[in-house]
Amino acid sequence: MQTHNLGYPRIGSKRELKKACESYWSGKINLHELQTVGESIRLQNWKTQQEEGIDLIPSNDFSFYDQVLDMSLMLGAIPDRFHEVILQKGNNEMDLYFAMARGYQQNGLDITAMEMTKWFDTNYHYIVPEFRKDQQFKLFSTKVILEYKEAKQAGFSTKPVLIGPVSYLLLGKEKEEGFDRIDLIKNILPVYLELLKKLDAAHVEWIQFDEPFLAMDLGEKEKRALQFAYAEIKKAFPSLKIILANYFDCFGENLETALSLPVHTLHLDLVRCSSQLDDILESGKLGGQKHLSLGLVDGRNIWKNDYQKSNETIQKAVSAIGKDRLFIAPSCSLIHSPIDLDLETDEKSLSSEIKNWLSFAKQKLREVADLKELTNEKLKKNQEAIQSRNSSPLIHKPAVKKRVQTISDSHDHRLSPFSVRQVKQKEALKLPLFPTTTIGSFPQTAEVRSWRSKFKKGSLSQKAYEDFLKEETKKAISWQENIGLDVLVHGEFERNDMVEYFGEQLEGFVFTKTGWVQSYGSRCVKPPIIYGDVSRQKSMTVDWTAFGQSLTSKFVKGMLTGPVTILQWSFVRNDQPRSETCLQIALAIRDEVTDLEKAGIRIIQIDEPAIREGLPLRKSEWQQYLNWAVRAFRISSSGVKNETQIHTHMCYSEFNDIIQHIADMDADVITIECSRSQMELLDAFREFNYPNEIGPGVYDIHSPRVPSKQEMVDLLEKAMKLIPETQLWVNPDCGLKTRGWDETKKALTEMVSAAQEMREVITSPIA
Ligand SMILES: CN1c2c(nc(N)[nH]c2=O)NC[C@@H]1CNc1ccc(C(=O)N[C@@H](CCC(=O)N[C@@H](CCC(=O)N[C@@H](CCC(=O)O)C(=O)O)C(=O)O)C(=O)O)cc1
Ligand SMILES: N[C@@H](CCS)C(=O)O
Ligand SMILES: [Zn+2]
Repeated sequence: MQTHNLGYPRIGSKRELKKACESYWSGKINLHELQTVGESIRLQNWKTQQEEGIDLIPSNDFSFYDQVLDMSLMLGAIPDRFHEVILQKGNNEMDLYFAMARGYQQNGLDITAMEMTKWFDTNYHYIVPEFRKDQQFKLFSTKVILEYKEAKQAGFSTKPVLIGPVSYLLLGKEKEEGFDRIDLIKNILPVYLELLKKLDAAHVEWIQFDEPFLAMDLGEKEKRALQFAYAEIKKAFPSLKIILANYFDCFGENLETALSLPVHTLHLDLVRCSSQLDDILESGKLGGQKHLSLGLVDGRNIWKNDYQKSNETIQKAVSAIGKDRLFIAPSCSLIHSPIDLDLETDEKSLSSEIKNWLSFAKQKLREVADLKELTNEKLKKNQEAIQSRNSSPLIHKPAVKKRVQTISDSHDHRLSPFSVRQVKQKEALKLPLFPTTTIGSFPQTAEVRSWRSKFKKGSLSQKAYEDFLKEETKKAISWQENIGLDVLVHGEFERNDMVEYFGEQLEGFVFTKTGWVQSYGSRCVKPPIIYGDVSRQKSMTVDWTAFGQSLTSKFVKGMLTGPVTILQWSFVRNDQPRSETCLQIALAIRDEVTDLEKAGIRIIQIDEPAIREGLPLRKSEWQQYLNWAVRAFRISSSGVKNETQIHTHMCYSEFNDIIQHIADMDADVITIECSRSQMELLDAFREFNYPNEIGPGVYDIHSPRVPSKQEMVDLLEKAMKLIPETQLWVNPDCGLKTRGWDETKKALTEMVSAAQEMREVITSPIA
């Protein structure tokens, strides 16, 4: 039996990569300095994995921005618009790479970034490959080979990790009509083979191909593509040992295909699909050679592994196929886990009682190693921790459970249907056509973060911190008034993160100080841990929202994070159904919504950007999830009068296939990310005849690029062809916390002018 790991967090335990990338982008460090940070993180990661007992350590799991973007660069899938970046004097491959991720607006060039979307059901975002009908691929970057050699030189014989050809194609998007991207398998495979030849020449023995689409519904064409690709690879490299990794769900209907592939090892996510081992053994189709990698340690959550249960699975596998054909592993790459629990030393933020229930990436490696050679002593200690959690009085609050049981039908719908509410809201709010607004947050500048940091460390008084936040809020309100935005926001300066902030104020949550997880590029989040029943002790946002409203006669939107998003972006207890925890959160948010209304707030936004991400990967399971998720949103939003306008916001997901359910949420207004896909999403809203109001994002906030008024007018004109103008709002794609003030001011000023021009177009006699 051997241990292996599918991937290790690459941000560094102190977010060194984030700091280095951001310094490189702002010109504070040069390429060599950036590369040095990358090298030292890689070396540290390989060392840690070896020290913690991993036999087969991955390489090429490191990335400066995103592993899918790495593949696009490697395979030469570089959209034409970026070719000029590389031609510019002084630019290098990294400049091209970052331009693809972030857009490029300098030296006379103005190029939009590639699209970004969620990685399966996680809060990690990848850069979407773009394909054309005549798409050619060629080996462009040799990062995987360089990193393999770098590891070798440092004394580690690694297993390079690549996204498999079928999943890579499926992760991408056709940028023109008339072809199916899976048909590009014939064009792409030669480049994979060329790469493998180079790896072979470097004496690579093992390779991991990630094919997570095996956890999704696949058609016959995709299954054939898998068979074709792996047969060709086997033919060309008969002795290469391939680990084919599927994760996040069962193989399901794809099991037969997976078992038929000529690979050395199949990796199973036994956390998400505990029946998978039985399915395989019972199928009788594993054959006498194929190895299995048992993904037993949860890469998606932070609870300690239950050694007793895992060992039962291991023993079952050992008796069926023998220990020489087995790997023990985490369920998926550990990039979704915080790095090191040992760094959590503050008893006040994370008590030792709860800490003893947890395991982060580094500890998960040790769990994998422990499971390989489980001693009685390790088992006993582990079972004590599991018992301590199961029987802890910290977890259960009878009053919270009782309240959930008393939720009635009247809690999950508004007083009147939207058609009635819309009339009342139009009368009450008197907003112009194309009302302009933003999504909530304004720049979280280094200054804002450092004041908060000083306050949290105790070197700044609460009063001084709050006075500072008040000043920031005042400036933001007066600036929004000056440029003529219609519905204002207070700016969310007091919030560290849209989920952590709420979690910090709710019972049933704990927090880490160092538990960062990459969300996209250099951006990280610190997901709260929901360990027990959730309840709200007092209002969470009323003071700041009311303060904002007191500064202006325009409407200030209340800004809340919705129950599904709080659930989805936290590490959730696994001792009760997620739906139950979600209902507890929904009630807490409902109380906050009604408190905001009582405080005179007329427009309240409940963000649900993670509603799509929570969908099970297989369509057959969608309905059940959507039933409780949509209901939770409705419970949180339905306690208000008809005149109170409820907004929701969603971003960075494919929403086309859940429009009906988005409509069922019955928010009066939805603001939604649209600009990177040039309003493509609105086709679905049009086809479905979406009844409520919509603010399709008119510019991409994830890129520092400032959009022109004209391009936003163009997008709005496109939107107007699809959605009646009486239903349209004008706003950016998402919150502005990641942007600087300079670009924010320019972009929003242009956006307000774009809305004004649209109003003129509508009211002009020619129109
Ligand atoms: C909208 N999105 C979000 C997602 N998930 C969330 N949980 N939250 C989201 O907002 N998923 C989808 C998208 C992803 N988008 C983003 C966008 C932006 C960020 C981001 O900016 N992250 C910040 C960290 C935010 C935070 O928690 N800040 C804290 C701590 C700040 C800090 O680093 N402090 C330093 C000290 C600072 C000093 O002294 O100067 C420290 O602790 O060392 C805060 O503001 O208090 C990031 O930096 O990456 C994430 C996802
Ligand atoms: N209100 C949040 C939503 C982000 S998805 C923000 O503006 O940052
Ligand atoms: Zn958003």
